[in-house]
Amino acid sequence: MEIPSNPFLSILISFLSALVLFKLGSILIFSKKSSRRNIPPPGPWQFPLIGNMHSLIGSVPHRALHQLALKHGPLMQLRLGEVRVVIASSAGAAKEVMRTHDANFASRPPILAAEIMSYGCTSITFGPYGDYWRQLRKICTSELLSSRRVESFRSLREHVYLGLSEWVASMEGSPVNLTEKLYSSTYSFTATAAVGRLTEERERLLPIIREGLDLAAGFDIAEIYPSVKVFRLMSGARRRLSWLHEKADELLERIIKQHREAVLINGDEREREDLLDVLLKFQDDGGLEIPLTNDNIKAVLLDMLGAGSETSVTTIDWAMAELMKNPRVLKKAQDEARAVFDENGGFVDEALVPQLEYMKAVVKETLRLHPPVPLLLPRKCGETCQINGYEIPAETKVIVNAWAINRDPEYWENPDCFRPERFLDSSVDYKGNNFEYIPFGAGRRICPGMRFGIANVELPLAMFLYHFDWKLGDGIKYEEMDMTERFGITARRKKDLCLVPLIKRPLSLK
Ligand code: HEM
Repeated sequence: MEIPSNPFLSILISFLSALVLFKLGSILIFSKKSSRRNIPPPGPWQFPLIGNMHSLIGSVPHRALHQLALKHGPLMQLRLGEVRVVIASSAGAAKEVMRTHDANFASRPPILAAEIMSYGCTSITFGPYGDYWRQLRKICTSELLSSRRVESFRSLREHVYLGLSEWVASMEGSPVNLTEKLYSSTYSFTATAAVGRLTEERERLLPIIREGLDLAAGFDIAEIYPSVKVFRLMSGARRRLSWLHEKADELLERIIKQHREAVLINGDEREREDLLDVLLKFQDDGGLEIPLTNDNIKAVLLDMLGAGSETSVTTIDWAMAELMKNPRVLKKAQDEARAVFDENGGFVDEALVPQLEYMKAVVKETLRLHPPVPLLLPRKCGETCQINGYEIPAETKVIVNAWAINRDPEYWENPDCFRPERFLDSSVDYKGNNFEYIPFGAGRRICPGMRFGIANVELPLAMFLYHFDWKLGDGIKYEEMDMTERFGITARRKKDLCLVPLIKRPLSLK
């Protein structure tokens, strides 16, 4: 190109070029800045209408999401129907959600089952983050599920699980369906702790709660396409949940009435306070900022009954299955239990359970490989925020894949191996400070029933280890055991655990 000889023209061209370059540069910088600010987390290609629904077919969700995260990264975005979902699958991403931005992710997204079963999301589990939830959570941690309260149920726990062990002993040499029996014993313990003695009402609640939990795990079409109002009317799950809620409400109302009448007849002197007694006292004392209604109390009771049994049974079931699959570990745990309780006259005393260090490591390892709530409970993004440089818009549903995190090879050697020894000399625990191990979640919404649940797992496990040797029924070899998981909010084993007990230490009463 010929350079113009006119100096004015040269200056003009230079000025215009500089202006164009400046403009281009600022457009580039601006667009880079703004795109970084608005960039969503990566994720798989989305089909029109269904989004990524198809990716979840054929496997349990925590495994399917783990496979996707291996391709798309630890913070990944999907669309399920119309709903945007962000999945955190690494300790780092989980820490961002449950510590750095904890308050912003402290609410739960709308869930049909919770809306209907939990009295319009007024339970501890599904209540929106705010003053009402904070009040309930405080009652829960300082009263309902405190260490003192857990300890107050010790003799009840011993009584219930001794009864279970007696039943197992009576079946010596024959295959027993341990899962089913554990379910009824654990429910019986939790229900007695929550609402007192066995009544017809209490027993009729169990199948209702189980079905409610099953329905809560499913994908309801109205939840996936919230803008299509007609789906709400068509939803079969909504009709079924409303029916279940009506039944549960009627039974709980009768249980509350029975409690009020019992206090009138017997005065306030009760042998052991159950959780309903505590809640009724809070209601009567009137010292609360937000008064508790009967519906609030019923929502909390459903929390305790629903969360209390299913999670503990799932843990014991997996622990026993892993022990059967790993005879070396089983023998070591049995030797430890027998050394401790032989010294105690053959009585499995809960006060001695802290001495079972190896068994405690077995429980931790079980919760690592098989967290009963593998995707924790979903969170909702309050205000638009940035995580790892990606934008998470307000209202996004956020899921933390605890199952994937607990098996991350970056933190765990041979992550798929059942090796309780890894916890023996380790300070890693499940209290929400080690984000590579979060079976109880973390942050403001961490499980408040941790102590209650662990006591409920350790005592029956100690009894099973101390009193019995176990064989697999029907000539099954331990290498052939089916360890498939079932679809649901809790990742229970698909098949019930059937084992043959052999008495090694007869049951003795204190
Ligand atoms: C092995 C036993 C248990 C496990 C593994 C477990 C696990 C969990 C998990 C993962 C969460 C969600 C935490 C989050 O969103 O970050 C949770 C919440 C909860 N759990 Fe547990 N849980 C167990 C036992 C119990 C028991 C025995 C109770 C009560 C009797 C209970 C009551 C609750 C409640 C009320 C919440 C909701 C907390 C909130 O949203 O503020 N859990 N649990």
